[in-house]
Amino acid sequence: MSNLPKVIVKDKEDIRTNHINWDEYFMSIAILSSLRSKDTSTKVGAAIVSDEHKVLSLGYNGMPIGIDDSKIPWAREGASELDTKYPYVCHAELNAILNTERRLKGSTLYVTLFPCNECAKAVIQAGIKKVIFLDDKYHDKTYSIASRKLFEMAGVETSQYLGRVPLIDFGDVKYEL
Ligand SMILES: O=c1[nH]c(=O)n([C@H]2C[C@H](O)[C@@H](COP(=O)(O)O)O2)cc1CO
Ligand SMILES: [Zn+2]
Repeated sequence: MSNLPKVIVKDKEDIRTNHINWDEYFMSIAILSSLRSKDTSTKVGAAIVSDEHKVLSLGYNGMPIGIDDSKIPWAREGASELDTKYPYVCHAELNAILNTERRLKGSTLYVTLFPCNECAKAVIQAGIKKVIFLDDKYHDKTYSIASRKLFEMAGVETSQYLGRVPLIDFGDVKYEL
């Protein structure tokens, strides 16, 4: 007996429905990338895709390269802000932008959380033209309001992904709704 996964499709004859669509494909890649994050509270994944549907870059929220992340707190609260993750963690979107030397002009960002204003600025400067996000749990935070303003002014299209999401289960780490 092989341990390899089996592909199951409901209607093998219907080529319109026997595969996942582009948005499902790229958001699933962003979700999978998020599971690489060591943040126990919010794991964020990002995938940047060309207008030819080619993956240009991936990223997730993590501590900067070369920094021993066992020495950095992952806490949300602490005696001072310096004892929290916030001043140190590199956001998924910024990592995805920095993780490639490819030209990102005109590309689309798939991201599991609506970008903060700092990421929004990087998205704009990189020439990314469209942002498709999954979760919007910080919708009312000032930085999310600033992001929406920035995207609107810069002509970056944003839309929430409302499609199907995969259930990914590695046992000790999983993604489920
Ligand atoms: O745009 C973003 N991209 C991104 O990667 N993050 C990361 C930073 C933190 O590691 C985590 C948010 O943590 P928390 O939900 O515990 O406040 O998500 C957070 C935002 C903005 O919310
Ligand atoms: Zn951010």
